[in-house]
Amino acid sequence: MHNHITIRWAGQMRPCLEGLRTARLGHSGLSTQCRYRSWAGLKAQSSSHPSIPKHQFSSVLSRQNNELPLQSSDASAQTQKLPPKKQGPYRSWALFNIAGLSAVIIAAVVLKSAGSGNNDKKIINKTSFSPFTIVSKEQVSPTAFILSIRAGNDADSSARGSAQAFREAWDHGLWSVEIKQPQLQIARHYTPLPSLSTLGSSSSPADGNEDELRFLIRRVDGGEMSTYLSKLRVGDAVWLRGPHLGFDVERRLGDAGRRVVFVAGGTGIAPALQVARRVLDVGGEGGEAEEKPTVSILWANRRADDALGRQRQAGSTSTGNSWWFSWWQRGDEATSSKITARTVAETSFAQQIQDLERRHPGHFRVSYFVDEEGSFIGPQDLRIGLADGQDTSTLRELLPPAKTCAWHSPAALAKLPDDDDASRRDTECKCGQKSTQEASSSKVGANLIYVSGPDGFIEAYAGPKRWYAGTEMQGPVRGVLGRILTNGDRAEAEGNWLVLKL
Ligand SMILES: Cc1cc2nc3c(=O)[nH]c(=O)nc-3n(C[C@H](O)[C@H](O)[C@H](O)COP(=O)(O)OP(=O)(O)OC[C@H]3O[C@@H](n4cnc5c(N)ncnc54)[C@H](O)[C@@H]3O)c2cc1C
Repeated sequence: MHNHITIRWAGQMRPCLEGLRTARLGHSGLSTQCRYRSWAGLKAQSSSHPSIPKHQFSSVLSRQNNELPLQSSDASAQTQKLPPKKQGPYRSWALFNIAGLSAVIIAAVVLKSAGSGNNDKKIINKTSFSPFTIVSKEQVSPTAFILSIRAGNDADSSARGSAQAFREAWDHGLWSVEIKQPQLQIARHYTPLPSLSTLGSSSSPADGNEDELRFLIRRVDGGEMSTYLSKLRVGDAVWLRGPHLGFDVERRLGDAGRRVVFVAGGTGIAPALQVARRVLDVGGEGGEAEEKPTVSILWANRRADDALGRQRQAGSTSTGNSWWFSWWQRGDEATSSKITARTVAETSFAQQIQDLERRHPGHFRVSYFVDEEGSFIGPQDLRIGLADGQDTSTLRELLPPAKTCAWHSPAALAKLPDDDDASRRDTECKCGQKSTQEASSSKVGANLIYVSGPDGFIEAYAGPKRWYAGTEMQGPVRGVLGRILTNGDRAEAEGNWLVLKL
């Protein structure tokens, strides 16, 4: 989950927004060097391509004004050079009016197009950054906070436009946006958390403020962007670009996929909640409860304070407030009274996890692993996670996919250049084409394992992504999961698991 834009500055060059626009950061360690153009360069370009050559323009004028046919009775009429004709007051007045009118029309057209351009830019889009405002900031651990931002007020057309873009992204399921640091001109991806509007209700999310986004962000030591974001206050502006759509969870599960396992490190939990929302709240609507897929999250954090939503052991005397909370609260009174914080157990993020567990019993589970407590996600934990306490023989029910199926074949997935499944919407699933008998009698699909976290975390569990001809591919599955899934004796190896690296 690492990305990087490098902007190089030279002489009096302006920050290169164009480079930022064209750079698709992707979910990778891609480092994009900005292409820039100086204002001087632009000037030189325009003056070297005048629309009407100057010499032609002046000769046309001189012909009109100075060379007139002779107005005489002389039969041998000929042209001769005359002194410039004096213009009467009426003609000057008419010319003056025409010029004035033209100026007004041109100004109106320019203003109108500038106005609509500005409005368009305010609506979130993939090419330019649009302004949003921070509406709340909640510290949830010593290093992590939840930032909520909004596009504008409801009457604002830009807010409605952004809300529409977000609705489509939520409908897709897995997505992110880029946020930029305006001074350094760098941008990083962040994953919106599902809305809190469903807390305590069993209905599917009909998001309250649809132009509002929430992010779980961790301040990384020495991290340019996360440190910048951690210093922002309620009311400050942030600049967003996107949405960038990711893997299509519904399509990859198909009719037959029944399990989603998330191996998440730190803030890598955010996409897990997006997928849980898509699969359980939206996809599960109206279906039989037992037909709903299970979403099992194995969540690793370095510190206990970051294991949000973990239930305290029975008999624990802890109030849920750790040392950092009282320390942070004291500091906060002095700095910003607008940041809201509750106990560790009461953070909105913890409540969101507990709410999912309550609403989807047996279908949503988070298992916590904390480095400082000596618990790490090991091969055995992964096997249990893949089985999710159920009979592993059900995994064998899935049809093996066609080797070339872009949606369900691990071999095809390894060669995919990015995770934007929306861009391959028209690609057909080839699994059903293997044999008409199989196709008519069986459902097709895959069980999904997402691995989401910093680059090192992804490499350890699923192997690195691969670069080929300047493009980053998913690459084959290696690491701990590679070893488990290639062990042909085990049911999980036959369960048609697709490993998706985020
Ligand atoms: C699709 C996508 C979605 C993302 N969603 C989120 C999100 O919802 N919340 C969130 O907080 N981050 C998210 N990230 C990560 C985010 O984009 C940044 O990489 C992160 O905030 C660090 O950026 P930075 O500029 O502060 O650090 P940098 O200046 O880029 O890095 C500073 C140092 O920290 C290391 N580092 C970078 N990221 C991490 C990390 N996560 N853990 C440990 N060390 C790290 C780097 O290797 C480097 O040594 C996402 C990334 C991707 C690709």
